[in-house]
Amino acid sequence: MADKGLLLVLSGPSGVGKGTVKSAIVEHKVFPFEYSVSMTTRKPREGEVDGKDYYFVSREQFQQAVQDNQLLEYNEYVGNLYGTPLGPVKKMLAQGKDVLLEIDVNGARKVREQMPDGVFIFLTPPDLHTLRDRLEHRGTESEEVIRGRIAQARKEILVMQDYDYAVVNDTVANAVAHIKAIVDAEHVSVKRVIDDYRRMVQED
Ligand SMILES: Nc1ncnc2c1ncn2[C@@H]1O[C@H](COP(=O)(O)OP(=O)(O)OP(=O)(O)O)[C@@H](O)[C@H]1O
Ligand SMILES: Nc1nc2c(ncn2[C@@H]2O[C@H](COP(=O)(O)O)[C@@H](O)[C@H]2O)c(=O)[nH]1
Repeated sequence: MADKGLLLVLSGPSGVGKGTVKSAIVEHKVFPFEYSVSMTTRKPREGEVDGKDYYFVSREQFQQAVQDNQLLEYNEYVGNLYGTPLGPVKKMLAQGKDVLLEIDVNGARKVREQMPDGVFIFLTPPDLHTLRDRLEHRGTESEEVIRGRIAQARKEILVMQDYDYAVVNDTVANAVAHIKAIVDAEHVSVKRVIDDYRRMVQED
Protein backbone atom coordinates (compact mmCIF):
# COMPACT_ATOMS: atom_id res chain seq x y z
CA MET A 1 0.00 0.00 0.00
CA ALA A 2 2.38 2.72 1.23
CA ASP A 3 4.60 3.94 -1.60
CA LYS A 4 7.65 4.65 0.56
CA GLY A 5 9.99 1.90 1.73
CA LEU A 6 10.62 1.07 5.37
CA LEU A 7 13.81 2.35 6.96
CA LEU A 8 15.10 -0.54 9.08
CA VAL A 9 17.81 0.34 11.56
CA LEU A 10 19.63 -2.68 13.01
CA SER A 11 21.88 -1.70 15.85
CA GLY A 12 23.55 -3.20 18.89
CA PRO A 13 27.03 -3.75 20.28
CA SER A 14 29.99 -4.69 18.14
CA GLY A 15 30.23 -8.47 17.80
CA VAL A 16 26.59 -9.18 18.67
CA GLY A 17 26.06 -10.54 15.16
CA LYS A 18 24.44 -7.75 13.13
CA GLY A 19 26.43 -8.61 10.01
CA THR A 20 25.87 -12.34 10.44
CA VAL A 21 22.12 -11.93 10.87
CA LYS A 22 21.94 -9.55 7.88
CA SER A 23 23.84 -12.04 5.71
CA ALA A 24 21.50 -14.86 6.77
CA ILE A 25 18.48 -12.75 5.76
CA VAL A 26 20.07 -12.16 2.35
CA GLU A 27 21.25 -15.74 1.87
CA HIS A 28 17.90 -17.31 2.71
CA LYS A 29 15.93 -14.54 0.94
CA VAL A 30 13.90 -14.01 4.13
CA PHE A 31 12.60 -10.64 2.90
CA PRO A 32 13.87 -8.19 0.28
CA PHE A 33 15.76 -5.06 1.29
CA GLU A 34 18.53 -2.78 0.08
CA TYR A 35 21.60 -2.48 2.27
CA SER A 36 22.97 0.99 2.95
CA VAL A 37 26.75 0.77 2.49
CA SER A 38 28.48 2.93 5.10
CA MET A 39 31.59 5.04 4.73
CA THR A 40 34.46 4.38 7.13
CA THR A 41 38.04 5.37 7.83
CA ARG A 42 38.70 1.88 9.26
CA LYS A 43 41.12 -0.26 7.26
CA PRO A 44 39.47 -3.15 5.38
CA ARG A 45 39.54 -6.57 7.04
CA GLU A 46 40.63 -9.55 5.01
CA GLY A 47 37.93 -10.32 2.47
CA GLU A 48 36.08 -7.02 2.82
CA VAL A 49 35.25 -5.37 -0.50
CA ASP A 50 35.23 -1.62 -1.09
CA GLY A 51 31.74 -0.47 -2.13
CA LYS A 52 30.11 -3.66 -0.84
CA ASP A 53 31.04 -3.94 2.84
CA TYR A 54 32.01 -0.29 3.24
CA TYR A 55 33.33 2.65 1.28
CA PHE A 56 36.84 2.73 2.73
CA VAL A 57 38.07 6.33 2.72
CA SER A 58 40.74 8.51 4.30
CA ARG A 59 39.96 10.85 7.21
CA GLU A 60 40.22 13.79 4.78
CA GLN A 61 37.69 12.25 2.37
CA PHE A 62 35.35 11.49 5.28
CA GLN A 63 35.59 15.04 6.61
CA GLN A 64 34.87 16.38 3.13
CA ALA A 65 31.72 14.24 2.95
CA VAL A 66 30.64 15.67 6.33
CA GLN A 67 31.26 19.25 5.13
CA ASP A 68 29.30 18.59 1.95
CA ASN A 69 26.32 17.31 4.02
CA GLN A 70 26.52 13.95 2.29
CA LEU A 71 25.95 11.90 5.46
CA LEU A 72 22.66 11.16 7.20
CA GLU A 73 24.65 10.54 10.38
CA TYR A 74 28.19 9.77 11.39
CA ASN A 75 30.04 8.79 14.52
CA GLU A 76 33.54 8.13 15.81
CA TYR A 77 33.64 4.57 17.11
CA VAL A 78 36.72 3.25 18.96
CA GLY A 79 39.12 5.36 16.89
CA ASN A 80 37.48 5.25 13.45
CA LEU A 81 34.82 7.31 11.70
CA TYR A 82 31.68 5.64 10.32
CA GLY A 83 28.81 7.30 8.47
CA THR A 84 25.69 6.64 6.41
CA PRO A 85 25.59 8.23 2.93
CA LEU A 86 22.28 10.15 2.73
CA GLY A 87 21.65 10.24 -1.05
CA PRO A 88 21.28 6.49 -1.67
CA VAL A 89 19.05 6.02 1.42
CA LYS A 90 16.64 8.77 0.33
CA LYS A 91 16.56 7.48 -3.24
CA MET A 92 15.88 3.85 -2.33
CA LEU A 93 13.13 4.77 0.16
CA ALA A 94 11.47 7.01 -2.45
CA GLN A 95 11.56 4.06 -4.89
CA GLY A 96 9.52 2.08 -2.33
CA LYS A 97 12.40 -0.17 -1.32
CA ASP A 98 13.03 -1.17 2.28
CA VAL A 99 16.48 -0.02 3.36
CA LEU A 100 18.57 -1.61 6.11
CA LEU A 101 21.16 0.36 8.08
CA GLU A 102 23.57 -1.61 10.27
CA ILE A 103 25.03 1.05 12.54
CA ASP A 104 26.13 1.73 16.10
CA VAL A 105 23.77 3.07 18.77
CA ASN A 106 24.97 6.69 18.56
CA GLY A 107 24.32 6.67 14.84
CA ALA A 108 20.90 5.10 15.38
CA ARG A 109 19.99 7.89 17.84
CA LYS A 110 20.89 10.52 15.23
CA VAL A 111 18.86 8.74 12.55
CA ARG A 112 15.88 8.59 14.93
CA GLU A 113 16.04 12.40 15.31
CA GLN A 114 15.85 12.90 11.55
CA MET A 115 13.73 9.94 10.47
CA PRO A 116 11.43 9.07 13.36
CA ASP A 117 9.32 6.82 11.11
CA GLY A 118 12.18 4.31 10.93
CA VAL A 119 11.94 0.92 12.60
CA PHE A 120 14.65 0.67 15.26
CA ILE A 121 15.73 -2.85 16.20
CA PHE A 122 18.28 -3.50 18.95
CA LEU A 123 20.13 -6.77 18.57
CA THR A 124 21.34 -7.93 21.94
CA PRO A 125 23.66 -10.76 23.01
CA PRO A 126 22.42 -13.43 25.44
CA ASP A 127 25.07 -12.04 27.87
CA LEU A 128 28.38 -10.10 27.86
CA HIS A 129 30.53 -13.25 28.11
CA THR A 130 29.02 -14.50 24.88
CA LEU A 131 29.69 -11.13 23.29
CA ARG A 132 33.36 -11.24 24.29
CA ASP A 133 33.62 -14.85 23.02
CA ARG A 134 32.16 -13.83 19.67
CA LEU A 135 34.56 -10.91 19.28
CA GLU A 136 37.53 -13.08 20.25
CA HIS A 137 36.39 -15.89 17.98
CA ARG A 138 36.01 -13.51 15.04
CA GLY A 139 39.68 -12.73 15.49
CA THR A 140 39.62 -9.45 13.58
CA GLU A 141 40.54 -7.09 16.42
CA SER A 142 43.44 -6.85 18.84
CA GLU A 143 42.86 -7.59 22.55
CA GLU A 144 43.02 -3.84 23.23
CA VAL A 145 40.35 -3.03 20.62
CA ILE A 146 38.17 -5.87 21.95
CA ARG A 147 38.43 -4.38 25.46
CA GLY A 148 37.36 -0.99 24.02
CA ARG A 149 34.42 -2.56 22.20
CA ILE A 150 33.27 -4.47 25.31
CA ALA A 151 33.51 -1.27 27.40
CA GLN A 152 31.42 0.46 24.76
CA ALA A 153 28.92 -2.44 24.74
CA ARG A 154 28.27 -2.04 28.49
CA LYS A 155 27.06 1.52 27.83
CA GLU A 156 25.26 0.69 24.59
CA ILE A 157 23.06 -2.02 26.11
CA LEU A 158 21.56 0.60 28.44
CA VAL A 159 20.13 2.59 25.51
CA MET A 160 17.95 -0.32 24.41
CA GLN A 161 14.98 1.52 25.90
CA ASP A 162 15.08 4.01 23.00
CA TYR A 163 14.36 1.26 20.47
CA ASP A 164 11.12 -0.12 19.07
CA TYR A 165 12.19 -3.76 19.34
CA ALA A 166 14.79 -5.89 21.13
CA VAL A 167 15.91 -9.12 19.50
CA VAL A 168 18.20 -11.58 21.31
CA ASN A 169 20.77 -13.12 18.98
CA ASP A 170 21.04 -16.47 20.75
CA THR A 171 20.86 -18.39 17.51
CA VAL A 172 20.96 -16.77 14.10
CA ALA A 173 17.77 -18.63 13.09
CA ASN A 174 15.85 -17.19 16.08
CA ALA A 175 17.09 -13.65 15.47
CA VAL A 176 16.21 -13.82 11.77
CA ALA A 177 12.73 -15.17 12.55
CA HIS A 178 12.05 -12.35 15.02
CA ILE A 179 13.27 -9.69 12.62
CA LYS A 180 11.07 -11.10 9.85
CA ALA A 181 8.06 -10.98 12.19
CA ILE A 182 8.85 -7.32 13.00
CA VAL A 183 9.21 -6.34 9.34
CA ASP A 184 6.00 -8.13 8.35
CA ALA A 185 4.09 -6.39 11.15
CA GLU A 186 5.55 -2.98 10.32
CA HIS A 187 4.41 -3.32 6.71
CA VAL A 188 0.80 -3.39 7.87
CA SER A 189 1.08 -1.03 10.85
CA VAL A 190 -1.61 1.63 10.91
CA LYS A 191 0.95 4.42 11.32
CA ARG A 192 2.43 3.34 7.99
CA VAL A 193 -0.70 2.89 5.88
CA ILE A 194 -2.95 5.58 7.41
CA ASP A 195 -1.94 8.24 4.85
CA ASP A 196 -3.09 6.00 1.99
CA TYR A 197 -6.49 5.64 3.58
CA ARG A 198 -6.72 9.38 4.27
CA ARG A 199 -6.01 10.02 0.57
CA MET A 200 -8.59 7.40 -0.43
CA VAL A 201 -11.29 9.04 1.67
CA GLN A 202 -10.42 12.54 0.39
CA GLU A 203 -10.44 11.44 -3.25
CA ASP A 204 -13.78 9.64 -2.95
N1 LIG B 1 23.90 -16.42 16.98
C1 LIG B 1 25.23 -16.60 16.93
N2 LIG B 1 25.78 -17.67 17.53
C2 LIG B 1 27.13 -17.87 17.50
N3 LIG B 1 28.01 -17.03 16.90
C3 LIG B 1 27.52 -15.94 16.30
C4 LIG B 1 26.11 -15.67 16.28
N4 LIG B 1 25.92 -14.50 15.60
C5 LIG B 1 27.15 -14.08 15.23
N5 LIG B 1 28.10 -14.94 15.63
C6 LIG B 1 29.57 -14.82 15.43
O1 LIG B 1 29.97 -13.68 16.21
C7 LIG B 1 31.01 -12.95 15.54
C8 LIG B 1 30.57 -11.50 15.40
O2 LIG B 1 29.50 -11.43 14.47
P1 LIG B 1 29.34 -10.19 13.46
O3 LIG B 1 30.65 -9.88 12.82
O4 LIG B 1 28.19 -10.51 12.58
O5 LIG B 1 28.97 -9.05 14.52
P2 LIG B 1 28.61 -7.51 14.27
O6 LIG B 1 27.57 -7.13 15.25
O7 LIG B 1 28.27 -7.28 12.82
O8 LIG B 1 29.98 -6.83 14.61
P3 LIG B 1 30.50 -5.35 14.24
O9 LIG B 1 29.51 -4.40 14.76
O10 LIG B 1 31.82 -5.29 14.94
O11 LIG B 1 30.64 -5.29 12.74
C9 LIG B 1 31.24 -13.66 14.22
O12 LIG B 1 32.39 -14.49 14.34
C10 LIG B 1 29.98 -14.48 14.01
O13 LIG B 1 30.23 -15.66 13.26
N1 LIG C 1 27.15 5.39 13.31
C1 LIG C 1 27.51 4.46 12.42
N2 LIG C 1 28.01 3.27 12.84
C2 LIG C 1 28.33 2.37 11.91
C3 LIG C 1 28.17 2.61 10.54
N3 LIG C 1 28.61 1.51 9.86
C4 LIG C 1 28.98 0.62 10.78
N4 LIG C 1 28.82 1.12 12.02
C5 LIG C 1 29.10 0.48 13.31
O1 LIG C 1 30.44 0.64 13.69
C6 LIG C 1 30.80 -0.40 14.61
C7 LIG C 1 32.10 -1.05 14.20
O2 LIG C 1 31.98 -1.67 12.93
P1 LIG C 1 33.13 -2.62 12.37
O3 LIG C 1 32.71 -2.97 10.96
O4 LIG C 1 34.42 -1.88 12.45
O5 LIG C 1 33.16 -3.83 13.27
C8 LIG C 1 29.64 -1.42 14.57
O6 LIG C 1 28.84 -1.21 15.72
C9 LIG C 1 28.90 -1.01 13.32
O7 LIG C 1 27.53 -1.35 13.38
C10 LIG C 1 27.64 3.87 10.13
O8 LIG C 1 27.46 4.17 8.96
N5 LIG C 1 27.33 4.74 11.12
